[in-house]
Amino acid sequence: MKTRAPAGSLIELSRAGLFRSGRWLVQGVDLTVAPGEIVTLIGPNGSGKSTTAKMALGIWSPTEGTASRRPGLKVGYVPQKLQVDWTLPLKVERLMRLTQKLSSAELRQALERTGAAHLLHAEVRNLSGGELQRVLMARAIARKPDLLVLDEPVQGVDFSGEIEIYEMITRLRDELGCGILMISHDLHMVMASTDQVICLNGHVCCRGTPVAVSQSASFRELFGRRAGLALYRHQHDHEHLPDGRVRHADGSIAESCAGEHCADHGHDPAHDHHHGHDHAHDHAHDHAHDHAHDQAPNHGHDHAAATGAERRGETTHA
Ligand SMILES: Nc1ncnc2c1ncn2[C@@H]1O[C@H](COP(=O)(O)OP(=O)(O)OP(=O)(O)O)[C@@H](O)[C@H]1O
Repeated sequence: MKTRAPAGSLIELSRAGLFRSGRWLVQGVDLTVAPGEIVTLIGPNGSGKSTTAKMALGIWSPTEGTASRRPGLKVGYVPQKLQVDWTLPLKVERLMRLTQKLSSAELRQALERTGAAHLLHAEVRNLSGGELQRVLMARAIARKPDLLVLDEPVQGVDFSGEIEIYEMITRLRDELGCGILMISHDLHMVMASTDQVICLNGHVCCRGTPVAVSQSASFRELFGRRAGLALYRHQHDHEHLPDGRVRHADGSIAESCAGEHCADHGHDPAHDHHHGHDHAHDHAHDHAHDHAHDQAPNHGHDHAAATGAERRGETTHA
């Protein structure tokens, strides 16, 4: 397995797959994260997002394909869950320093960057979902990582808090110049500034580049704070069965994803997708449906947001 990422990128997976307990957890994943780039992994439960991130970070070695990282890569990680027993006294200041040495200036600056400076002396067990995310984010960025890995960054955060956290992620990327690998189990909205969205379903189902709508003055004027978000919606044309086989929309069963239904191919606008699930659940519709339609009034296929990538023909499906 090679360990050195190609020039310019922080991490790279090439046709990476992991075989565990008698089956492939994920296969054929190509992924790179460059400095200043935000890559988001989406997909249903068990689709291989965490497995992919673990291969990218070197926690697990791919069974097939390769994983590589830039030598000396500094990674900041925000875990999916942090459970603090309510009987355990733990102040934010101490949590920040649990696994890293920080000067007072580093500590303060990190909390300021995530809007959590006022929580320095707060008890972790008393924090709200949004406050905890900000503190965990501050902890991850305190040593100025080259790569920030965020696992479900808006879990336990309400809708307006979600928008603030997505905006904060973009800002941190801009200020620190780090690459960001973000994981979401059911991401119905993706920041317009996300450079690449990779949808997993045991393999790379499709990938796209949502346009940086926030750069468009007229769009911002029209949609205000919502301009920072784009709806990324599509459906899968097949389902992975617990025994590793694949059931297609027409009911046919295949041994693996290698067939024509699943083959990794470039996006063809004329390609007819008959998909079976939809990342845009009710929440997305409640809050972003109008936006998606206004944003892409004449958009005819499954991705609701009219992304620059799509206009450039960069979105690919598999
Ligand atoms: N160490 C392991 N050994 C065997 N199977 C595993 C192991 N870790 C994960 N799996 C299985 O691999 C599949 C992919 O898991 P993974 O955690 O990557 O999915 P995910 O997309 O991150 O899911 P979620 O959205 O639920 O967090 C799941 O079916 C899971 O049960």
